[in-house]
Amino acid sequence: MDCTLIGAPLQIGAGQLGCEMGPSALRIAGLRTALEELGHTVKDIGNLSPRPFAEMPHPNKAVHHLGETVAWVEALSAAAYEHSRGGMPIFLGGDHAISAGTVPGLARRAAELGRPLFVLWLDAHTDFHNLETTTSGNLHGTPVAYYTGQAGFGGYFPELAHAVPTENVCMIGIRSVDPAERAAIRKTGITVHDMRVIDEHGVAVLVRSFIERVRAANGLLHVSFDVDFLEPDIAPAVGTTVPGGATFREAHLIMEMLHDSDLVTSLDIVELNPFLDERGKTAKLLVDLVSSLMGKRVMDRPTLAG
Ligand SMILES: NC(=[NH2+])NCCC[C@H](N)C(=O)O
Ligand SMILES: [Mn+2]
Ligand SMILES: [Mn+2]
Repeated sequence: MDCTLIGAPLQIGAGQLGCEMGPSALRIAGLRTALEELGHTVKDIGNLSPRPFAEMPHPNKAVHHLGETVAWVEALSAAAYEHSRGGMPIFLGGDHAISAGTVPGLARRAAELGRPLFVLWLDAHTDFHNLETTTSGNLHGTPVAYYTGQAGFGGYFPELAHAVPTENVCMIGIRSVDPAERAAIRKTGITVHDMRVIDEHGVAVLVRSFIERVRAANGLLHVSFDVDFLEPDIAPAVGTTVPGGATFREAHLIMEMLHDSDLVTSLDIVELNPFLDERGKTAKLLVDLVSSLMGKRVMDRPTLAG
């Protein structure tokens, strides 16, 4: 497969600085070599940068760095469209606000191909605030509401040409939801698998049923991987840790199942804050997880059930 690495060193969407170093850490941890060893062709286009921007005041005084975020959203949306002609774009974040750009760009590509776009959101958080409901003002808490076409972005974020239908979004790993997000998400078709659902059913059945839905619809599948999806002990390099995350094995299993599905067409790796890492441990784990998604496995094939 042809993979394109696209650095998106956006950090002001998060409450703590440091995600700007995320693309570098993923490169230094050996992402390119890992993919090449699996037989993929890798092109690294380097890091994107936004157009010049002016700050944009918003009536919600908590909102910060809106002008800068909007400039990034535009750049990312254009890049996602451009690099999704074939092959696999891998967006190296950057905080999760990058997905307010990547997903709309991919949705535009999907619309052109006449296929629906599905999103698997692996995260502790739903990131379903809009500019009016966010209390932290950290815009990494808003991308899902934006790319699914919810109200509360008009006049600030770019007009959305191709919203992702909420029915096409599946979230796994959720364990921190603000009251306004909970109320808003309830009115949508988004599938929210919180940790309770994982504990009761296991991740395999949840991932399998979503994969089958994507397959039945002949969809394109975008995976958005927030580092805080993982248990903080194994992935400390993130500013928004929440205890009780996905284990090492759960995360690898999801990646392996996604690989076997052959449906994944694009990927975001977000929220890696190398300033908070322990000797590159989180960055290395992320490289291993991307490897599993891209075909690395222990045995040639699973030995029990396929
Ligand atoms: N992408 C993330 N890590 N998002 C965390 C968001 C946390 C919280 N809901 C907020 O809006 O501030
Ligand atoms: Mn997130
Ligand atoms: Mn998160």
